[in-house]
Amino acid sequence: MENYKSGFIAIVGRPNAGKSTLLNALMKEKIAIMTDTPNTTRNNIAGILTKDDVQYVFVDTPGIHKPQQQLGRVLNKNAYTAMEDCDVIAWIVDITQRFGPGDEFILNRIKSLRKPVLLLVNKIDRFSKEKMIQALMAWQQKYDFDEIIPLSAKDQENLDEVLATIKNYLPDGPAMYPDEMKTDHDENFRICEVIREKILNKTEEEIPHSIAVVLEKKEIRDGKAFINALVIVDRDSQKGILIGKQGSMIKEIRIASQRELSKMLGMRIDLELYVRVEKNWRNKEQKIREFGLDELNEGTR
Ligand SMILES: Nc1nc2c(ncn2[C@@H]2O[C@H](COP(=O)(O)OP(=O)(O)OP(=O)(O)O)[C@@H](O)[C@H]2O)c(=O)[nH]1
Repeated sequence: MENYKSGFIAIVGRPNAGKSTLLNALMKEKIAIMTDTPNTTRNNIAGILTKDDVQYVFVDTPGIHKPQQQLGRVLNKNAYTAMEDCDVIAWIVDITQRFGPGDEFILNRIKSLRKPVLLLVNKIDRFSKEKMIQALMAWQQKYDFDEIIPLSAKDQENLDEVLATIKNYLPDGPAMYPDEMKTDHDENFRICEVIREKILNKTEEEIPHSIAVVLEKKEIRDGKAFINALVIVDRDSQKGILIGKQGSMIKEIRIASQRELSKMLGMRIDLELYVRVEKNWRNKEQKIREFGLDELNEGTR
């Protein structure tokens, strides 16, 4: 199609800058829609937004941080791969946070890539106009950004500006994915993500990011999906928290997961969850591979 644009946008930023909130706001829905996409190994495409004249392919990256464990290193590597492969880098920062070592880390990476970099300064709802201008000026000193856009993902402020600006930096070319496709995460991956999300929501701070969810079985019989999933934790104490008093916590997680999975798959769900302790799994390369967390590295465009 003439005058059509399409391309990959890597969303990078420190943990908690608001990447997921922004992505969901741009997509105007939670990215959990059924699509069947075999042969995709690259599973960090977080959202595909198709309009009449442009297709945005947002590539999500785990929050970049100083790697402390093997898992951190693998996740960082995934973030870098996304940055190398993209057309535009959208660096999202939290306006209330000062420039810190984590930002320095990202900045150094960005400098070596020579790609258009848009700085998205998020959470402006938390600052007065005056303070916002000061903060924007401080960021401007750090790098010769192609654009700096203040926004609030939470209040959906300035999002049209974000999309219009990104579009300016995307190459000409036809859409790369079908119109109706919103993500390329495969179904099994999304099933595990739903369960992981419920665990993190229900247990709040008690269970940090040291869990992995592995799908062990998925069978469809008589219009019902029978799913078994294994939840890996790295300490005995976490297993106790996850199971809860007389199994009350794991039951809550199971019911909440079943409800969402039923909507996602459009059928009744029979979910069984098992919890296993794998001490220190985040430091073991073989375990990371086993749990499918290194897959992102293998993706090709
Ligand atoms: N006040 C305000 N809070 C926001 C805004 N955007 C995100 N947040 C909050 O910031 C926190 C982190 O947001 P996320 O979207 O989870 O951040 P993230 O960058 O995806 O985090 P990681 O997945 O850890 O990398 C949440 O509590 C959000 O509600 C915003 O525009 N304004």
